[in-house]
Amino acid sequence: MTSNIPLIVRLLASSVSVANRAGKIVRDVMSKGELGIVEKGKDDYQTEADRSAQRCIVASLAAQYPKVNIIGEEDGPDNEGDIASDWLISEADKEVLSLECPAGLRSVKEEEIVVWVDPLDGTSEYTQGFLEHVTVLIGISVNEKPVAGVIHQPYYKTILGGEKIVGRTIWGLQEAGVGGFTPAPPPDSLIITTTRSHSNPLVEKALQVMNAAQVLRVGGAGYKVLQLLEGKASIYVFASSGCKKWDTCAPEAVLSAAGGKLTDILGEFYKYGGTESRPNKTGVLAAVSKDLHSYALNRIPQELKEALSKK
Ligand SMILES: Nc1ncnc2c1ncn2[C@@H]1O[C@H](COP(=O)(O)O)[C@@H](O)[C@H]1OP(=O)(O)O
Ligand SMILES: [Mg+2]
Ligand SMILES: [Mg+2]
Ligand SMILES: [Mg+2]
Repeated sequence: MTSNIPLIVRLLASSVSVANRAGKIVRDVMSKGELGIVEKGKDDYQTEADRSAQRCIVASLAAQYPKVNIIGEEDGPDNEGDIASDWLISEADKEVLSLECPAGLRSVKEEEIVVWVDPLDGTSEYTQGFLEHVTVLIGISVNEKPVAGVIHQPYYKTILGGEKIVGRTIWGLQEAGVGGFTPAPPPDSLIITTTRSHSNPLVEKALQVMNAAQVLRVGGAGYKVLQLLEGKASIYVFASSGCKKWDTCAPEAVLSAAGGKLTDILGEFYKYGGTESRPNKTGVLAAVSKDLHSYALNRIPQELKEALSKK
């Protein structure tokens, strides 16, 4: 009986299923080839895939959890209204439904939850054909803290028993850990992952001081956090504004469920209450372990921290 299952676990299980559907929408828009690109601002685009995936996610979750505050990147009067019935998902992932809910989250009510939705993270990369960088992000926060999250990769390819499978969904729940893939230990040398499409002099300065053996430049906050969890990189550094709460909520939840840490460049956690401002003004610093996070934080010069706080 799903009604005996704590709300957070049900909401995470529903988010896994709806992220899979949103991922299919993202692939379908690309195969049709009509991206419908709209420029929202400088280096800031939206496509039909962003709009449609958001409507699928928000409508599906709102129908089942009407009192949860759901905030999406592509919210707006132009992106509302009826949706196709096959976009309304009511399934819930069975593996997630069987998770043990952390004691502190067992009695959480809908009104106490804020869900941050990024229907398509890595839009620049999506429009430029770097499809493996694209993710669908659903972050669940309680008391301003990300406690659970989903990172879905619509273009991840696996072969299982000779059959090609496209797409995979990684989830994390506080105290319960992560699922959907097997995390790997960090690389032996210091490998940094950072932005591909939103760099500037401060971003580059923060990379120089890290003394890294290698810098990977890839798109999306979701993809970069997955690189940390898969042992492809050790630290994610982005010393700039540009990311917003929906970019970091799910990645932070998944990373911290795996023992990692995501903060701003000053080492402070972002807050995810519904009234918080959307922009993450003071950048992103994330690592797969708390030790690596402190290492990186200690290398960021005070002037750089001040320059970012003043902006
Ligand atoms: N200057 C910016 N303007 C708009 N979105 C940004 C900006 N910088 C970062 N982002 C968002 O944060 C994500 C991670 O940044 P980056 O890829 O540069 O490391 C981007 O994919 C984008 O999310 P989205 O693609 O969902 O709009
Ligand atoms: Mg965007
Ligand atoms: Mg994003
Ligand atoms: Mg987006």
